[in-house]
Amino acid sequence: MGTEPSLFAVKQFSLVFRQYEKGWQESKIQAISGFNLTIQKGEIVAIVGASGSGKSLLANAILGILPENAETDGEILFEGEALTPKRQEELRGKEIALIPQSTNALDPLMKAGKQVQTMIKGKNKKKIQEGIFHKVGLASEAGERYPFELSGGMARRVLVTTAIASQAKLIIADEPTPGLDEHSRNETIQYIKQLANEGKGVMFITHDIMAALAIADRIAVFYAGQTVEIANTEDFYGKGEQLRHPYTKALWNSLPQNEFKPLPGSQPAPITVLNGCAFAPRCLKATSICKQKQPLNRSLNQGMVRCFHA
Ligand SMILES: Nc1ncnc2c1ncn2[C@@H]1O[C@H](COP(=O)(O)OP(=O)(O)OP(=O)(O)O)[C@@H](O)[C@H]1O
Ligand code: NI
Repeated sequence: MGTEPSLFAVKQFSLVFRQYEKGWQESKIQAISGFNLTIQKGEIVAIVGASGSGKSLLANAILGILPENAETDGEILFEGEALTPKRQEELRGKEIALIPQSTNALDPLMKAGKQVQTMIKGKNKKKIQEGIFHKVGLASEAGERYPFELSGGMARRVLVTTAIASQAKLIIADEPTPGLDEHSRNETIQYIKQLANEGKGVMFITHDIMAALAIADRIAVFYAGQTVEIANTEDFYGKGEQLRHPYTKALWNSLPQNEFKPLPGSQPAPITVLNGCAFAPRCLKATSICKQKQPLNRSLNQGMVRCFHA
């Protein structure tokens, strides 16, 4: 013990888009900055945060499928080795699998069963695929259908089965539950939990905080392209007394089952150049330093926070 590297690690990762306006002026959009995270074997780390905070970009950066005008900095390590573009291509769909945000990712011209079979190595592909379908409650005949013949919930399950079939060690699930009814949602998160129980590392991107709390070991909270907090699942209770960052507390207290208290204002657009803390304009605790300086990541109560006042 101790010497084995983390399954997955991200160190000081940032992502900017360069855009040229009117052919001359170059503008930079800072989509992610100073991001740090590790995921161990068998661990589920949830990424929660507002729409447009950079979660899918992070997923795509790990898979090496970013748009051309994206520039990245920092390190992404898989089993202790840098994920170079060459390695990303080799490992994609094999050691690292994505459950994409949209069911449009299914090939419309290939039957569902066939698509899952392409992820399986070795012999007996059809038999293995049918076994996996059975495991997630998909009838064998669903394998004979084209994606347009599947319901939304079935298509989502097929996406989950592709990740199971891949034998990947790291699964990135980008919002696998929206649009599912309560029953299918619960089942889907249980499959994800099962993947972790089999020893896979999982990055679970979601808007559904209750789903994250149901299965994740740790929760990373994204705000305007930065992690403002990494909390343990047990820290989410009561009025959020144990939570470290004011944004996480506000997110928690805005849930219907808690105080249902909305957080006024909105996240700054990525184009905004920030001097101080990105959350300061909405933060009740903000003081003058928060508007002048960016807080750095620091450890607190077995988690991480980016706030001067935590
Ligand atoms: N190719 C691009 N060029 C410029 N900006 C982009 C590009 N792709 C994404 N962005 C911007 O980067 C930000 C982060 O987008 P991203 O899709 O990662 O958000 P997200 O957190 O996954 O949101 P959601 O929860 O809605 O899925 C957004 O503001 C988006 O407009
Ligand atoms: Ni997204």
